Amino acid sequence: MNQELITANSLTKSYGTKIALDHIDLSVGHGRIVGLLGPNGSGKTTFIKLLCGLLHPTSGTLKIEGLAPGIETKAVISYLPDRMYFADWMRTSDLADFFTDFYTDFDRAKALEMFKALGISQNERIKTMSKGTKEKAQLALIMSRKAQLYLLDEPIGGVDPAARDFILNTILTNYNENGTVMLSTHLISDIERVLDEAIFLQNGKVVRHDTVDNIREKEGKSVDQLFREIFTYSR
Ligand SMILES: Nc1ncnc2c1ncn2[C@@H]1O[C@H](COP(=O)(O)OP(=O)(O)OP(=O)(O)O)[C@@H](O)[C@H]1O
Repeated sequence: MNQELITANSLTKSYGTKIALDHIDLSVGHGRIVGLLGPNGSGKTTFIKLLCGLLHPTSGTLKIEGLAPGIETKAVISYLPDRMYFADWMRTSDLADFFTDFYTDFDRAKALEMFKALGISQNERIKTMSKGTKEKAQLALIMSRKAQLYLLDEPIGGVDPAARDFILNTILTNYNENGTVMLSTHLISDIERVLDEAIFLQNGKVVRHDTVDNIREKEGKSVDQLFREIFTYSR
């Protein structure tokens, strides 16, 4: 476990002529909670999809525990996409069945407990859930796996401010502590209390990657303040 969990070397991803990630170099260790932060179109979702193996690098390398994203790495990643991918007719209990069938590291009892804590009935169908409830249900499933890497693309975007803290606590108290959580968001002030590290992306480049303690101690700023400064001056 002394190896880094994620390493990117000169990682580049283009969609046709559009360069979404531009020669990214970074590494992230085990047991970290990392914010992937940046304005719209800065490359956050692209980076997450590369880690999941849903996209492939145009050039450069990306490794998870030394392996290129593929079948082996998919088994240790729990991914919350930016859109719901389940069929509308499914009930909460069907979702739990689906995860039980697909993932050997899924803890069904834990998911049901979380549904209860989040006020989601086991009989509720996706079709009738509000956007925020769908997000909560999906997050409960994702966090009930004992994964090495949790990739959460905008996990709190659709939920009301009062539910955000509850969801962040759900993340904090339910992830496998040897695992790493990487989450993308625009809601920096809401999430920064849970972060160990922040990666700032702009136009497909890493403009800053630091620990939150360093940002606070060296610069006397919150991550939110630093984000606003970087992206106000350089836009
Ligand atoms: N399938 C695609 N085809 C062409 N260009 C794409 C595609 N997907 C993303 N892009 C472009 O790549 C860049 C990075 O997009 P990406 O979705 O990774 O950004 P993001 O930081 O997640 O944005 P947001 O915060 O708005 O979700 C953007 O300029 C986007 O327009």
